[in-house]
Amino acid sequence: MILAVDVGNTRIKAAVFEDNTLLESFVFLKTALEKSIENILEKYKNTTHLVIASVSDVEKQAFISFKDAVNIHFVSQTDPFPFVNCYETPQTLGIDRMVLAAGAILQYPNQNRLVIDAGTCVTYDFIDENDNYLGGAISPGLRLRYESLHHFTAKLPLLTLEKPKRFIGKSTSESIHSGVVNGLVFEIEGCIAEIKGQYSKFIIILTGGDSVFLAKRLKNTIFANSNFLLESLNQTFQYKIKND
Ligand SMILES: Nc1ncnc2c1ncn2[C@@H]1O[C@H](COP(=O)(O)OP(=O)(O)O)[C@@H](O)[C@H]1O
Ligand SMILES: CC(C)(COP(=O)(O)O)[C@@H](O)C(=O)NCCC(=O)O
Ligand SMILES: [K+]
Repeated sequence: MILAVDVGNTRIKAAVFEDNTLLESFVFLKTALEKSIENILEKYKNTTHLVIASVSDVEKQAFISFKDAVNIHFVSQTDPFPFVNCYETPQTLGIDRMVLAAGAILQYPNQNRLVIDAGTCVTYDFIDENDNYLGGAISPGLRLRYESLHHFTAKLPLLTLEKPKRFIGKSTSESIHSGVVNGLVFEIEGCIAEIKGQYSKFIIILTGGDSVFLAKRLKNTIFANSNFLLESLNQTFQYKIKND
């Protein structure tokens, strides 16, 4: 069994896999990292490997207490990945985006793919049918948009995510919900339209903490899967074992 751990900038997501089957998934905060992993390993005693991808400031050291119980692998740029990396600064590419690209290739072979991860940030990653990782885009995620409107102004309240009542906001809060939610929906649809101008066919995978909320509001056919990064992490590790 493998315990895959995705350390994002907001939350930590983890899942236990038996081969390609996800047995259970978990979400927790950085402050609960050690205790949560300990509980999972206690419940799934047959776990042999802990596979971690981190884009946060959580370092290898945070997992050191588990080193006698399981093999620990921190996914890094030096691992084998199933794509040609065409990013001009490959050394600065987020490890989460590399794992997503690998997962897109391994789960959806021989086709163009757009992966959208709506987390703290929204990341867009495009991998063509010849398995070239071409790059993409980074923009603020939903919660970050609400927080920055509040943080950088004197008068705007901090709101939490809500579906807009109507497009033309009739109050400060309606205007904020409309701007934040519709703004991101238009951005995603605009990005998809832009890529459609360049590639006639591609699949779209939507993941991240806001994927379910956003999928309901998008016109395009999209594979929304909140566990896509964890599944990809498991597959990237299997790929490493086969190709190292
Ligand atoms: N309990 C929660 N705490 C924080 N964010 C949440 C929660 N539930 C849903 N979200 C949404 O999830 C998004 C963060 O997604 P997530 O995939 O966890 O980010 P990351 O991978 O960057 O840590 C936020 O924009 C927020 O709207
Ligand atoms: C863009 C990100 C902050 C997204 O992180 P997340 O929203 O998943 O927490 C992360 O992929 C990252 O730190 N990337 C490095 C820059 C790059 O990918 O070019
Ligand atoms: K993201």
